[in-house]
Amino acid sequence: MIDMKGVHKTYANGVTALNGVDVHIDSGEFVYLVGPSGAGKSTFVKMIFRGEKPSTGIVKVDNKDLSTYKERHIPKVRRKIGVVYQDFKLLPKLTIYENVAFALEVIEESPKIIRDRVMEVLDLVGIKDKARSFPDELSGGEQQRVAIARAIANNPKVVIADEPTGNLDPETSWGIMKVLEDINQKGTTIIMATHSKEIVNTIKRRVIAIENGRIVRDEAGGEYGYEV
Ligand SMILES: Nc1ncnc2c1ncn2[C@@H]1O[C@H](COP(=O)(O)OP(=O)(O)OP(=O)(O)O)[C@@H](O)[C@H]1O
Repeated sequence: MIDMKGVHKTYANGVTALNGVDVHIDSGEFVYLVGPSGAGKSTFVKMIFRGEKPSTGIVKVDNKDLSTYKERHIPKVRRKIGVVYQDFKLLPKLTIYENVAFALEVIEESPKIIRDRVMEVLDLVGIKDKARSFPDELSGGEQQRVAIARAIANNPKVVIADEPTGNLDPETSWGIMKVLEDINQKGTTIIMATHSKEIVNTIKRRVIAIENGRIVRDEAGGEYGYEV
């Protein structure tokens, strides 16, 4: 599903965030990305949804080399990928329903499909009753559920979650993990950057540890491996 070969990323300020990454992630896997702050985790996930381009190396999603897409076709790549952020990134002036619908409108889904699908995904993440509310009327955990609903509305093959529980209390975080596990169980590949030792050591999945822009550990059912 995802392949990186010899990926380096040096930002314009000269900081090298990825320094030779080779990795293969299969369809349907659930992968944690761990590592110290500044290690390159966010840069790693940005390679996958083309939030940034690699300086050198190849990134393939679904067997397609992302560098072969013209800039105007990048939205096509993004259709295969849902992204969930630590700070939710909901549109404050739109209702919950409209936030999710918007993700489908921009890819020109038909109004009927949008109506059905929005309610279906809001139901899936357990937040259907808040469809008419605005983001600032919801708790952090509820907002993150909406962000996940938005990310999966388009049935992406991959969901990338960059510290999805970073702004949530532990109890709420477990609820969000349950949602991500359910989505994974239905076949969606999940890649989650996290600083949560508790989550990684409890819900055991593949762990890829990054330090100084390199993969230093890659273990099925691995531990978080850092002191917090
Ligand atoms: N847009 C950018 N321009 C310049 N440097 C950047 C940019 N984004 C990240 N960096 C730098 O690249 C390095 C890796 O950053 P990245 O955000 O990928 O790390 P991270 O592992 O996700 O960190 P954290 O756990 O703190 O979120 C850091 O030194 C960071 O300062």
